[in-house]
Amino acid sequence: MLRAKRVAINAMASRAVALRAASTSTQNPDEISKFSKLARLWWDEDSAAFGALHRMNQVRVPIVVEAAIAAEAARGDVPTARSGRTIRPLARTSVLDVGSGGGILAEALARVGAIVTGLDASAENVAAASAHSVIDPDIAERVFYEKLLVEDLAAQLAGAVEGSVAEEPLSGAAARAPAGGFDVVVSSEVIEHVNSPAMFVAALAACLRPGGVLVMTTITRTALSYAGAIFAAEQLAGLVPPGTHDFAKFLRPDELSGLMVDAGLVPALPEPIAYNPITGRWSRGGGRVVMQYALSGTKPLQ
Ligand SMILES: C[S@@+](CC[C@H](N)C(=O)[O-])C[C@H]1O[C@@H](n2cnc3c(N)ncnc32)[C@H](O)[C@@H]1O
Ligand SMILES: [Mg+2]
Repeated sequence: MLRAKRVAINAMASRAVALRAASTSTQNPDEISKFSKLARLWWDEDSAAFGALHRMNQVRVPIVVEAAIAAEAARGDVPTARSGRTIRPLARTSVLDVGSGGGILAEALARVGAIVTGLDASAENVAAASAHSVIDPDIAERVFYEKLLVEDLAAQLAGAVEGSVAEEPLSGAAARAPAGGFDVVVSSEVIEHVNSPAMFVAALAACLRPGGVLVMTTITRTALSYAGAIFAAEQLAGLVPPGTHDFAKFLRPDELSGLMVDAGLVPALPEPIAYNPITGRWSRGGGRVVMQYALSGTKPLQ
């Protein structure tokens, strides 16, 4: 069973492992310490640091649910028992949330039924997320967090790559990974904070099952996203703390699509998402990506 799991994930993981050899890790220590210092604010829905992320669940939960159901339907993998799927559309769906922070998205996905494994590079964030997850017994059993980099999870799942790792029992997130990989991998508002986005996307893809879907959200790199995400949000309105974002690290949708293709995924079209700081509402669509977007990519069945 363990061996079967490792072999199934092997091919994509070996690509992530190869990229890992070229660059040390996806972790940018300055970024991690920035988020660690804010860890006590994760569940303050009115905080400048995380208020907009809380409200972002308005659009990203439906985006993830729709992508997960579309991938499931494309696999011809429609569960026989649909009972409860109306209020729990992600029931029986395994989700890996990479860069899960305080668990704002992870908890919302667990609330609609998903079994969520959250990874974050910051121990403080993992502690904040774990502490909060036990408050609501409805979700407590369906969320689990670990301080772990996604490339390290991919390597653990691949285990047998080059025969270097013995058959020791898997633990933590690796033990929770279903044989063959997760149904859904999400990483929301994280890639703009990592080192080596190519390695990051390859490792995310390596943790997916064949026919599974990766859903990401991030900020594009345009004059308008500079004006909105950095000048207005950081300097003018104080919506997020100054220094939250580094414009040069933003990826345009075509660039992120390219990284997904390189990682062996089939990307969908980007979906624009937008935040209105006056109403506190997020919206989807609108044709053109101006500031932020969601992008999903499916792992081929073969
Ligand atoms: C803007 S927060 C987003 C948190 C969460 N995804 C959400 O939307 O509520 C970015 C998170 O990514 C984490 N992070 C940054 N770089 C990372 C990396 N290379 N690997 C894992 N987590 C990382 C940070 O510690 C932080 O918790
Ligand atoms: Mg960000």
